[in-house]
Amino acid sequence: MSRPKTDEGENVTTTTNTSTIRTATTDKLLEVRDVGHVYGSGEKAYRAVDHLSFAVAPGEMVSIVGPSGAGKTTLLRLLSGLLTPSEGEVRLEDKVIRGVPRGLAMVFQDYSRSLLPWMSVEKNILFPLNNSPKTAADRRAIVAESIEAVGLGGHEKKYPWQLSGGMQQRVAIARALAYRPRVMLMDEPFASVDAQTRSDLEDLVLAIRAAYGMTIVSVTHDIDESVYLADRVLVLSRAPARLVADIPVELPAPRDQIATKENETFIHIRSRVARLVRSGGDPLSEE
Ligand SMILES: Nc1ncnc2c1ncn2[C@@H]1O[C@H](COP(=O)(O)OP(=O)(O)OP(=O)(O)O)[C@@H](O)[C@H]1O
Repeated sequence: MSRPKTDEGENVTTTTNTSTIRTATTDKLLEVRDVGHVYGSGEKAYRAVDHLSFAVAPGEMVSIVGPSGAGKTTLLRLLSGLLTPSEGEVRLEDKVIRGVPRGLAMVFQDYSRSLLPWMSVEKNILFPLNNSPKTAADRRAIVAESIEAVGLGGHEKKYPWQLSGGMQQRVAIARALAYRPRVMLMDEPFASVDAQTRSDLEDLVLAIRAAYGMTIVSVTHDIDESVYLADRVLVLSRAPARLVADIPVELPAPRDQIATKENETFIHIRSRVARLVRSGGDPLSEE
């Protein structure tokens, strides 16, 4: 759901009554301000992230790519509040994140460890909701809706070990969705499933995003996926991670696994991202 921009560089949102609301391009739901991170101290100090700044607007889908070991997971941990940056700050809705804030949900690569094996599909989704929404009936309704949204209707009473890997990752996505997060963070979410399931899950994320207007930040090693899913691809350098490119992806919606990947713009962006990642983020690779 990238917003069209005016010549003046403003984002434009059109409301249902045809009036137009103009918001500045500084429409920041999540903001990374000059963030650096160093693991350890003294001689063992290791700088994983360096002077990183970017923002994510409401409803945007942003992919983050970079060479292996660049610091992508570190960045996601900083965004989620699991790690406190050594320098700079991360803001969600203009509030500095200290610890894991309400309003963020994470989907991890390893679904087998993120689901509770002794709980059914519906209980896995219900459990983290605690008392929000307030009534049990509302919580049950939101769980049922989320299960339908990920295409798992009829599997509510099953246990994770009775489901395929792709279905388990659908449960993890439903759990994040039920929470109605302000931002969904995904760390290599489809790296552990086969190619066909991966494509299906990518399309599921696009469908959910279209239906719920979700803001999503996804870290991936898969360059095709980074471009296919996103409104913007952020490319990180070799460690310590710096931002080397912020590439808008202007491709028609809805995206399609075959037609989108045949599109010349897609091919061009994918090649550009691949060159940057292979070179470790050397801008000269673009020449
Ligand atoms: N807890 C830690 N203590 C010390 N160093 C760490 C820690 N976690 C990560 N690192 C180091 O920080 C660097 C970045 O790691 P990170 O896992 O963020 O990279 P990544 O881009 O996600 O890697 P990959 O592409 O392999 O998934 C690596 O050199 C890693 O060894």
